[in-house]
Amino acid sequence: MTSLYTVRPAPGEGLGCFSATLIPAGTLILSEIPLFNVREPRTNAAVVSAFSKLTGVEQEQYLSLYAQNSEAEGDAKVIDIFNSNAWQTGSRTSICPLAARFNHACVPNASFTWNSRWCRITVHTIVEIPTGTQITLSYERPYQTIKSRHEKLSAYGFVCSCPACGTGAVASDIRRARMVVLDAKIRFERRQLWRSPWPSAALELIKLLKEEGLVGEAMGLAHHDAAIGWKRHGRLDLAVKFAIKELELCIMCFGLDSMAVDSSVTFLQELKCQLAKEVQSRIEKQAQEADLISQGEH
Ligand SMILES: C[S@@+](CC[C@H](N)C(=O)[O-])C[C@H]1O[C@@H](n2cnc3c(N)ncnc32)[C@H](O)[C@@H]1O
Repeated sequence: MTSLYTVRPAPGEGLGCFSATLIPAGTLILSEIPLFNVREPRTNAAVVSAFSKLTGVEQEQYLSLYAQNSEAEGDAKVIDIFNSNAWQTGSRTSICPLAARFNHACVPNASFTWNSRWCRITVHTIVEIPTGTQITLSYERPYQTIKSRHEKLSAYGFVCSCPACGTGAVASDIRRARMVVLDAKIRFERRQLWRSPWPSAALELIKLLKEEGLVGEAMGLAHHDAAIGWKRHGRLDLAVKFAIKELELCIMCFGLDSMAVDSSVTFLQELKCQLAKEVQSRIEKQAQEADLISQGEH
């Protein structure tokens, strides 16, 4: 699996992961069991204690990971490495030495997830990646402005210079600020019980995500929200269409054998079932009306 990419220096970013071949979208490029994890909210003492229980070889592997302060030693170094490399894995935060080599981009070309069924992290590509391209993950939620993202990323000790932060920053920031508003609007509308108008916020969000090149998990969620919106609007046919796209995106980001895909399949099946019932009742109603008309004619 690791032959799909190699780890080598990435200018100005330390080490990074680069594709060794053309990798199609939706390819599983890494599946890794964490070296260790700590429960959240974590303490430095818990990190140091978990580290002390590793074998000598594991400790060496851990200590070879990137540290922001290259002069740090002892417990300070252990904590620095943890803060620079750990990933959220369900209710815990884990160190996965292979996954720890992926650098950040605000428009990533791969997706990281915790597969609770396998008890492993997985990384899937979310676009086709040409040979020799750096494979990146997003360390941050997408619905944030540059200012907010940079504040969060400063904890890792770098300033992001990806296209969304550099050359395309102005247009990107306008889109992301609008995404924040739309996301809040969608969450608010979800709590309303009355029949809603068409899901304009979710549809606009999908359009902006496309323009921004964010084709991973966020795009899947936006399609889920659009499907819910169409259902509440009484258009089950369109709800099914958006739920099918949500499922495709889930498979691409999380892999077939994942809880997220199971939930997405169940959601789609429920919608299809409701649509079938609705169509059936329309057919029956039409047949009754036709009966009445023909009775009137005789
Ligand atoms: C999880 S490690 C990633 C692998 C790391 N580059 C290495 O050499 O092992 C996180 C660190 O990588 C660097 N990094 C990640 N993404 C970056 C980016 N977009 N620009 C500059 N540095 C980045 C930062 O130093 C960050 O603290």
